[in-house]
Amino acid sequence: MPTPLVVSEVRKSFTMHLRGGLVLPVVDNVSFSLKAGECAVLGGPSGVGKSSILKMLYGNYAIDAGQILIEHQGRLIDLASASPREVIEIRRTTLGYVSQFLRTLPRVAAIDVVAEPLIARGEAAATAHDKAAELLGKLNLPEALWRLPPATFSGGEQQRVNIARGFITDHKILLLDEPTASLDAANRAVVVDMIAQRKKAGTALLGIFHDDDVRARVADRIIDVSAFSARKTAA
Ligand SMILES: Nc1ncnc2c1ncn2[C@@H]1O[C@H](COP(=O)(O)OP(=O)(O)OP(=O)(O)O)[C@@H](O)[C@H]1O
Repeated sequence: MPTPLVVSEVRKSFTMHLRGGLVLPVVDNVSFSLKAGECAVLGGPSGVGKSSILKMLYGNYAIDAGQILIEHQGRLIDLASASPREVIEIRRTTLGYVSQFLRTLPRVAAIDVVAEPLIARGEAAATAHDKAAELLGKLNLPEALWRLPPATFSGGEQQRVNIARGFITDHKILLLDEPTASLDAANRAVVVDMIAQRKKAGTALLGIFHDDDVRARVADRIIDVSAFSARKTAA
């Protein structure tokens, strides 16, 4: 079974420059790997570092030590030491991320927000728009909204645009930060189904799900982030 993501002995602390350089250790010795076709879920209490780990794995947060090895086009690349250009390329083709909140751009229609990652991979605009429409339909976003910019959409509508954008490409690794938090039961079930389909297609998924029911339905295993808590050793 291919292992597209290996996290090895990662350490992260935050330095509060406006607080006299106060250092807040968060996680230490984070080590796990992710296999193709599985969905692992980060578990542990609030504030333990789950979102921080996802942000490190996407390259949004720098790390203090360790390696984040990503299989990218047949090569293993350490995201922690990759150049910004390599990080952009890895995100374009290998590593996807559904953040908790959609970042909207003024005047960009929902359907274009969704289609954009596929067009960036070289897909024809018409094909990308067809796929975007299919996903927005599946996620029950009213068609009247597709041509509008999502800035004024409800929380759940924005979240569905974000999910469609994250799922439109066939990235081999997909990070999910509470993708169902603002959704009703019917749309949560759609997302659970979309995750199951991606598992079958061989995607490696890593997510945070606070909803017990969703977590039980998608998780092949739970990675307990408390085991990596830097505070228990720093205290
Ligand atoms: N940018 C930041 N600067 C400083 N501290 C941060 C930053 N991001 C997170 N933290 C701190 O790191 C710790 C872990 O936060 P994180 O959001 O990763 O936890 P979590 O497990 O995802 O929590 P929750 O389940 O409540 O979302 C918290 O104590 C938080 O205050």
